[in-house]
Amino acid sequence: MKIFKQMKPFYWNERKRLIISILSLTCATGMNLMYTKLLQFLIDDVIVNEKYELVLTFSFTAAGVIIAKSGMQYLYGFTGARVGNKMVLRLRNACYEKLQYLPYSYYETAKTGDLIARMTVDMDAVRNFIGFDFAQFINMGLTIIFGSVMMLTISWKLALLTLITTPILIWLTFRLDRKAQPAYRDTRSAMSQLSSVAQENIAGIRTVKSFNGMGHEINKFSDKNERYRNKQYEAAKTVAKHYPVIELMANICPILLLIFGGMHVIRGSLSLGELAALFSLTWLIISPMWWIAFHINKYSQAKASGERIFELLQLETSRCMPERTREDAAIPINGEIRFQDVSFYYKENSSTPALLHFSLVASPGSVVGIIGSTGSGKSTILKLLIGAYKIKKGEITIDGKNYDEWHSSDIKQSIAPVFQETYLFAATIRDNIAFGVDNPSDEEITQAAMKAQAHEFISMLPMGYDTVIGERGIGLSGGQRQRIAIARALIRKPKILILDDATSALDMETEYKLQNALKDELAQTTCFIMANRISSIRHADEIIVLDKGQILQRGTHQDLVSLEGPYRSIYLSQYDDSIHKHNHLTLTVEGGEQ
Ligand SMILES: Nc1ncnc2c1ncn2[C@@H]1O[C@H](COP(=O)(O)OP(=O)(O)OP(=O)(O)O)[C@@H](O)[C@H]1O
Repeated sequence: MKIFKQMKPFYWNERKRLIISILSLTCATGMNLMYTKLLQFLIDDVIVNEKYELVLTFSFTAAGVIIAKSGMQYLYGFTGARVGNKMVLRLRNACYEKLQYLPYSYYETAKTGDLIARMTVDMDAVRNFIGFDFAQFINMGLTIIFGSVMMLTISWKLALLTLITTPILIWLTFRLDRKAQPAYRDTRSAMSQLSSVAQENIAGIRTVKSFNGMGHEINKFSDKNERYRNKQYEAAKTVAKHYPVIELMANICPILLLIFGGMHVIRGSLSLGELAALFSLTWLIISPMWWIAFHINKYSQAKASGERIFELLQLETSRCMPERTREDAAIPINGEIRFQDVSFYYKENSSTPALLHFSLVASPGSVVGIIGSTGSGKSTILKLLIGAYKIKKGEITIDGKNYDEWHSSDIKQSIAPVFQETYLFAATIRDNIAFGVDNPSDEEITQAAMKAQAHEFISMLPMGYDTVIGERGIGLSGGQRQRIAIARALIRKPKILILDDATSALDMETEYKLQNALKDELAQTTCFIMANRISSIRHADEIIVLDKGQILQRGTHQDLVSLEGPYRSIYLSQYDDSIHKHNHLTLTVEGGEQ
């Protein structure tokens, strides 16, 4: 029950409805108990005593009880559904909010399908339990108590004899719960894995198709599907093994009653009506006990689901930067960034640093270019700048203040990153550019697109800025997607702009135009440009050459290109062809050929 106590904040607001739902179900069951009395009255007073004039009274009373019971059941269903739905609404929103604030590191291993299963299948299990099964649980308890009392008042000896097997019945149901719970947990986890495989496949379907990996994918899905089936089968086997024994135990009770109760009726110590009432009461008591197993199953499923939901809700959110309170005024950021002897390891006990003794000073409005082979640590610098990870060695400051002392909202308002992998939403180009900015004007959107060199191609699309692009930007070229992502960063008018390999798909001419536009418009913005191409960073105020997280060289393009070293080697490897072409052209012109 601990998990449902933890969930209290999500359904406690609805406690009045929850109580109404429980009470109405209890009343409906009370009507069932009344039936048994009516039955006794019909047999003993109307039929045996031949008072047929009471038939009409009996019929009206019975009809009244039926109508009242239906009304109560409607109320139970209606209020229960409201409680369940409201609770799940809050719970789902809370989970979604949590997903927004979980650290980046969480998403490096998280499985989308599993998260979606928690937000859907698990939520439904919890909703059904809180909305319906919880009331059923209480109702079962009350039925057993009141039904037993009624039986005891009719004939305590027969009541005790009849209910003799019920402790075994209850023990069996609890045993079933113990066995079923792990089986259900496994089933849910298998379902999550199945959803993850399907989700991953759909996300990467282009790679799958182009590498002819359909067969492999089908087998992978089939394995997971089989695993899910097996887990379901194991759970069903556990339940199926217990149910016949439970049913047998349940059936012994009325049989005992019929044997011994029948003998009492023959001897005249019990009326026929009392036996009929006892018989009805026995079933009224036994069926909840029998169904207790079913409801315990539901409870087990809901508990397992609730635990999975709470596991998500209890995860630690992002880095421990203070959030701004209402009283705190926003502090404008100027854009001076310092890395002081920063060393960073992704894993605590890792011996390979992603950055080692990394230092830099970027004054406001300056451009820092970072170049290096793959895995040299360029994206890591971006991740540290956006606060994705907390550093333990060294210090990062913004305008002289330690990064962690800033309010995260101040930093987020001032930093605009453009990631290596462009992510666009399945929405219009306008919405993609405007993402994260409150109601920007058309003018602002167009201006941002112009600076990002995206306006021209957007204007040529039949629907212009209202063109709806597919999931992850499908329908646009890589370079077009990158320019929309850059426009999305520029519309924020950031104080710090980070372009992580964000122009890799642009042709040299467009990249050059973009650089000029940024130079004009972002004179006050500190720019970090991580790239593999010299052309992307040659105009930077300082260029840093990274390798395995360490700085190999730093300086301006002119400085570095004139020195023997890795930068010059990269330069020559990238510009060799154009130098040869240039020399060839010069020679041919000078030699008078052509
Ligand atoms: N989430 C992570 N967990 C563990 N190691 C990581 C993680 N991300 C990156 N690394 C490792 O950190 C090192 C630096 O990676 P980083 O992504 O910063 O390189 P990069 O220079 O941006 O490379 P590329 O140009 O290929 O994108 C690499 O050795 C990489 O394997």
